[in-house]
Amino acid sequence: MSEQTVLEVKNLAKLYGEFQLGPVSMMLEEGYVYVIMGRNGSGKTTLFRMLNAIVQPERGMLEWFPAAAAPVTEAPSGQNSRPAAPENRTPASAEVETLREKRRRIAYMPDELDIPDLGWSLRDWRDAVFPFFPAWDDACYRRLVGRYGLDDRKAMRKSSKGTKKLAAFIIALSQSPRVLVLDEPSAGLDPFSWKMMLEDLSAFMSAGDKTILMATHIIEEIRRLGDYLLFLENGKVHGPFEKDALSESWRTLWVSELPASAEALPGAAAVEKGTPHRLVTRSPGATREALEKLGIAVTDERPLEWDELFWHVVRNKGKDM
Ligand SMILES: Nc1ncnc2c1ncn2[C@@H]1O[C@H](COP(=O)(O)OP(=O)(O)OP(=O)(O)O)[C@@H](O)[C@H]1O
Repeated sequence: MSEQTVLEVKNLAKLYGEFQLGPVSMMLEEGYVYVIMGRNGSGKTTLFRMLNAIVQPERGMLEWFPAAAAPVTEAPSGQNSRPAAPENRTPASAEVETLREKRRRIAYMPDELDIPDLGWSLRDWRDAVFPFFPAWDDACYRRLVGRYGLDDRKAMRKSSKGTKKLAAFIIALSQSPRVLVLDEPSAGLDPFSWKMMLEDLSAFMSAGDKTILMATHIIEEIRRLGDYLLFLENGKVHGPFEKDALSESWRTLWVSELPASAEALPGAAAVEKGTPHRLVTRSPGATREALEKLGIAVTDERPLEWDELFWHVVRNKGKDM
């Protein structure tokens, strides 16, 4: 664990009937964007809910900002808890206060927004939320409402999915968090809003002391934002893998002929016959060298697309990465 460790997770597990998430262990460092990829139902939302104290894990521990001053022995308390009255403070309540203080540095944008059916507008939502966040940035709130063209006085109940997502994004960024936890943040957005959201996320990261943990299925978001990738499959987490290193270590090679036992070539992960033949390798140097010895020329070479990489890493269960 370093000074810049933002989140430490050890053996975190949750059981829902037949489905088991975990045990998950991982460490996230400040200043990076961590992208979680996983198929539908692989457990991304469940993991995020545990990280945000909405769902209780069966076992394991998690700790946000573990290097911060006070000792922490339990999962963080809820985001909306009211600060304790000063006269009620005991050593235990001081610890709870530390947990609350840590929670205020994390903004969670869930996949499904559970907006109370109170006829609230975005402005009502803001009014309810900002007193809990001492670092609330109202200039940021107003700027984003204008930038995304929202009417923050309109009742949100009948708003589109995309509009609700934008509203949640504005609330999350206006908290001036150190960490953004985003569950499929751009689902339902139009291409213009999507482009602006990517710009805003890049701007958020530009100071160098912020961190994003996000789940997405969108390859372009992984390509543009991701520093590290985590792959979630059947409740198991593989990674984090440094994105560029991972991309470098896997390659597609095209060859005009295949040796008899192409699957046995060093690094070979998949072989597709065609014109030309296609070889997927997790060790491009070793595969090229072996082909060269056999007198087989590589006619083209390219990185794998992230979705194909995901498939291979999961099949390899994260080994040899
Ligand atoms: N409250 C719950 N009660 C029972 N089972 C649940 C509950 N929440 C999630 N599950 C189950 O846990 C598994 C993982 O669901 P989860 O929503 O975490 O997946 P996901 O990766 O976020 O999926 P998607 O990409 O479709 O959003 C699923 O089998 C789901 O049915």
